[in-house]
Amino acid sequence: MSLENSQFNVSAKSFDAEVNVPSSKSYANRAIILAALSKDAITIENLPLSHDVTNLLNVLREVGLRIVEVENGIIIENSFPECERPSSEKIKIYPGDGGTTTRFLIPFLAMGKNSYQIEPEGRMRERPVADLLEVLAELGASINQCDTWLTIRGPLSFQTNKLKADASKTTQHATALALCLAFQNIEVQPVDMKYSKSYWDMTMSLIQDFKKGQKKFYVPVDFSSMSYVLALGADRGKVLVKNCVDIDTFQSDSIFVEVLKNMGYSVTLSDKGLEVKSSEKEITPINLDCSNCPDLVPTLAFTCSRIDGESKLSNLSVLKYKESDRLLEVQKLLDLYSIENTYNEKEDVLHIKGSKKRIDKAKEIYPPDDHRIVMVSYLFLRAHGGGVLNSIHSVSKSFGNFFEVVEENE
Ligand SMILES: O=C(O)C1=C[C@@H](OP(=O)(O)O)[C@@H](O)[C@H](O)C1
Ligand SMILES: C=C(OP(=O)(O)O)C(=O)O
Repeated sequence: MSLENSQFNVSAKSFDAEVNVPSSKSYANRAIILAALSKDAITIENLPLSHDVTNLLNVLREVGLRIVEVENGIIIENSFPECERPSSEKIKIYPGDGGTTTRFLIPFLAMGKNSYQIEPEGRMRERPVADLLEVLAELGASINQCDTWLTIRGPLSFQTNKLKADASKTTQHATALALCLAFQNIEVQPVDMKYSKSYWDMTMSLIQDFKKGQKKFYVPVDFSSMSYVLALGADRGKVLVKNCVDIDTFQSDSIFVEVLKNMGYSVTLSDKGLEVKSSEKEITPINLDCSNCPDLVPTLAFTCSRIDGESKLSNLSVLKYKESDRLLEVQKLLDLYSIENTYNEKEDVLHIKGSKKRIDKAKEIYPPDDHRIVMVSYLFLRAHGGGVLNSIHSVSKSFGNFFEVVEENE
């Protein structure tokens, strides 16, 4: 199904499906960077249907990595910077709009000697990156802002085996440095890490696996992508996610499983998969600190909007640094469906007064180019009177077959 410039007609039907969801782009991109720096040939299986991942692989091929497709995965055979072909010209790099893709590539390319002109797309051009560039400049990288974003040229040199990275706006700077310097035995310390700590733990765990000599990696199922189908199952019937047989605690968004259970939905995890069903029981509102799971907030807001009572979601200020200002976009959706909501900026808490009532009037939604806002807009349309969804190409960032899965046309 081509998603380019197209719209999707969403109907307000129930959902009773057995599905598979994509694997984790966060895990995949970490494993790919480490594999591209490792002297050993590394196999990575079960890659997700995600543009953030295909963009990263395309850039790595461009800079000399030999990446062979094998059944259910890839082998990265050689390593960077040894594979770099000396060039007197600037080499243009197109990482797309991914935070991990772009931020991981910046220190990665600075490990080499060529000059790279990095040209990300969309909101990635505005998202925070200065703290990462500052560390790299101190390590000797030559960095220049240019019309098309920035150019970077290594190599890096190290006077110390410990580095600090500001993590107040994103953990991806610390992760990018830790991954790229893993084989130099440089310890990276995130400073002021208020959000997304589990992503940092995932980084540390993968680096340890590489250092222990592991040569084959299997990308686990993605709990962020899964949240949309679980929310749909809870609201509109039931769902069995066949490729989820355990909970990956390195993925902060896996907390959604516990949240749904605590709210009163029927949740069963077995070797057949993870099943979530609507419940006749009274469903309880939530009061959740979202600092560790920012990507889950749009789905949580939808789920809270669909039940009677007031929920509170706190520690959301980091949402403005994502592919759109997600707090603003979530509030727009709540307003569109007349769901009472207020954001207390001082306390950084969003109050949502949900209601089981359905609005049976079809609407048209024009979300920004942000996969999570597009997917959650789909949920709102389907829960109410259906309608038309725009910007649907954005789902390719993390969940390429989203529409096939939620429409049960897999
Ligand atoms: O490291 C990662 O894979 C990610 C970290 C989080 O970002 P921040 O660290 O910017 O909060 C998360 O929102 C993003 O989707 C993926
Ligand atoms: C914020 C996200 O990703 P990234 O930061 O890698 O662009 C996301 O997937 O929601």
